[in-house]
Amino acid sequence: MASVSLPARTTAVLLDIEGTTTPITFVKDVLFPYIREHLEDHLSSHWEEDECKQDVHLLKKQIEEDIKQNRACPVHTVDQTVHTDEEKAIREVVEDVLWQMAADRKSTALKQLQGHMWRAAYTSGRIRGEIYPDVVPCIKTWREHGLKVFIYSSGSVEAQKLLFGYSVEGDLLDLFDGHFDTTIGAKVDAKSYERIAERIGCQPEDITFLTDVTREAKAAEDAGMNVLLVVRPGNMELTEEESRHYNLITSFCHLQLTAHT
Ligand SMILES: CSCCC(=O)C(=O)COP(=O)(O)O
Ligand SMILES: [Mg+2]
Repeated sequence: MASVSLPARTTAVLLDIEGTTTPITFVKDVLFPYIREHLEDHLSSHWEEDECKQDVHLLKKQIEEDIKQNRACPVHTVDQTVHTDEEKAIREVVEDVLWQMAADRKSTALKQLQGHMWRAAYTSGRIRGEIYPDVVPCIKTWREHGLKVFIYSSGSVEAQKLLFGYSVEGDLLDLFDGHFDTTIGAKVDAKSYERIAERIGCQPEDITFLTDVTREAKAAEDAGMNVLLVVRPGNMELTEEESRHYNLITSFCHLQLTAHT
């Protein structure tokens, strides 16, 4: 795959995580199973704490919104092993979260709870954030050339900071100038990219966005950003039209900084 030149106008690089900096398998085979395995215990042991109450409140608001918008919702089953109101409430939250995860929903409510649950896994050393080997050296080079580097992921800002703060390559948080999650808007909505540019303090045209998902690429492009599609093992196959339309890279090293001396 040929190298791609970074436009002279680019002053900031915006990076997706899953499928871009990090293998999809890390998210699907390590992070998500951790949530499924520990969800009920987490809710039972933190149920009375403010953070958990806020997470549950957000999830309930999300269900109300889904019902209002006629979106599909989980059907709660009658569980004979459940005795108290608290147990019943916890069971309903568990069913909702598992249902959202099975549908790979990117709701802020789900992502906030996941971020809070992963905290214990990362800080105890049970999980370490996986990063493709080209990511760190390339970001260091970009920064030496004066570029700013930001993250935009559906994972909550807290989850992003855990992944890079407790990564297989150590604490990488100094590599980034800022983090964005779905609290700024969905990744498939062009308005989110306009808001990010505003927050960074530049025009969308000054930003190059790297992602593996074409719907995100289109939204960023509609907002005016320069976009590169990242092709990594296990990422979603691109159609011929998508492969023709977008600049593709299989490694961050394929990004040439010829105009950034
Ligand atoms: C930030 S770690 C968790 C990854 C995650 O939950 C997710 O949905 C990944 O989304 P991305 O926007 O990084 O593809
Ligand atoms: Mg992605």
